[in-house]
Amino acid sequence: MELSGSTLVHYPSSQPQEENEGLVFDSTNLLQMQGDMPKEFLWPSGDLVNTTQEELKEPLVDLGIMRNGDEGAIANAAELVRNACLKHGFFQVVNHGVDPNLIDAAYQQLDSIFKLPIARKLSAKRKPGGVSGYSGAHADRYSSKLPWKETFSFLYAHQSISNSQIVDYFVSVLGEDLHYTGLVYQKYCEAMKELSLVIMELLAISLGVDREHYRRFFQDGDSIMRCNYYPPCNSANLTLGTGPHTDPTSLTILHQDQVGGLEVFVDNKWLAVRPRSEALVINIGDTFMALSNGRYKSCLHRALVNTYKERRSLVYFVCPREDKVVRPPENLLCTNNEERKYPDFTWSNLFEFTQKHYRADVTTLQSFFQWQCQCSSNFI
Ligand SMILES: C=C1C[C@]23C[C@H]1CC[C@H]2[C@]1(C)CCC[C@@](C)(C(=O)O)[C@H]1[C@@H]3C(=O)O
Ligand SMILES: O=C(O)CCC(=O)C(=O)O
Ligand SMILES: [Fe+2]
Repeated sequence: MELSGSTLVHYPSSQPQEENEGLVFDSTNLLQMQGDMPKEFLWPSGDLVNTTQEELKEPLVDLGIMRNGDEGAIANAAELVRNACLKHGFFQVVNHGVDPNLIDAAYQQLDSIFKLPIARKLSAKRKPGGVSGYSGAHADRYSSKLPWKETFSFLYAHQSISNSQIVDYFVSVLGEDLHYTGLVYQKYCEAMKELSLVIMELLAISLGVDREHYRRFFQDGDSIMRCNYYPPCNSANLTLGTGPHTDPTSLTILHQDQVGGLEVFVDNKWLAVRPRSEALVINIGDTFMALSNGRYKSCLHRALVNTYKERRSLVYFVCPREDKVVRPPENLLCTNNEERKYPDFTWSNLFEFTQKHYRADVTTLQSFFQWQCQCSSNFI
């Protein structure tokens, strides 16, 4: 069943994209497109509004304190994180421990992926209902408000018995010549996982729950890694690289290049997140908002494109194991005698909702709960 407000267009998955009447977009023909932009890429003016040139005043949190055990400094960092997450759910971390050479290597491999011939990229095309693989403007999924971007996404199991899951994926879908690319992202995802568990500990401290609680919840998770490539666009003011949305996932660890374009909607204004090459942008997703019983905010954000320069971002979406039941820790509720804000759900069900039934946007979680009620009432 598909919900209104977001029409999914499924081209027959058995047919390669070029055999469908569907649109095929990649950075080469997106760039060659002169004159009027295809109507599929036009976004409503309400999504395009550019209220201010202001920047978000998110805290810069030095994560070195989590390694040197200075409990006073940890308490201070937890307070910075708490204030940001109560308001908009964004903060940046420095001294995060991820090798800058690994981040540079990840960008180099991102460029090599998107420079592949379109036929190679389409041979690794995302399959309907899944997240892994290549996507050109999501043109196989949606028929309007197409994002001006190409993406390449893949899963990363935190506790895989194999230490080559990412290498194996790259070689299987793109061939042996992408073996090194797989190695780089294998190392990148391992680093992201370790960092995510440190941040989970800081989030637990900031919420006053057992500091191991979220670490335990996510240690056997199945996260999503996504490479975003945003070509320059002649009509950049009429489209978006990524439309307004909250991340349905738990925690997002994003590195953006120096071009800029990530914006967060706070106090009725779109505020720019300043690119900092030495930092990683962290934001709360819908699932962690539920795990905090709604205290921490999963905030609306978007990515602009521009007329003069490509933009790239490396995005790691932290997710629990799919069958984990999402519910806030007991002591979060009983300390303030709080009512539950959201019903129990599994990440598997929310993930499937975003991949098969609904385009994640500004009301994903509410639409998901409505959908679950409708589904269950259909079976009564
Ligand atoms: C679970 C996910 C769905 C999306 C990738 C991850 C987390 C963010 C989601 C997304 C980026 C939100 C905006 C819409 C979307 C379709 C996109 O522009 O890519 C979303 C991703 C997706 O469904 O592929
Ligand atoms: O590329 C960016 O800066 C943001 C992308 C994003 O929000 C996403 O992929 O969920
Ligand atoms: Fe996002």
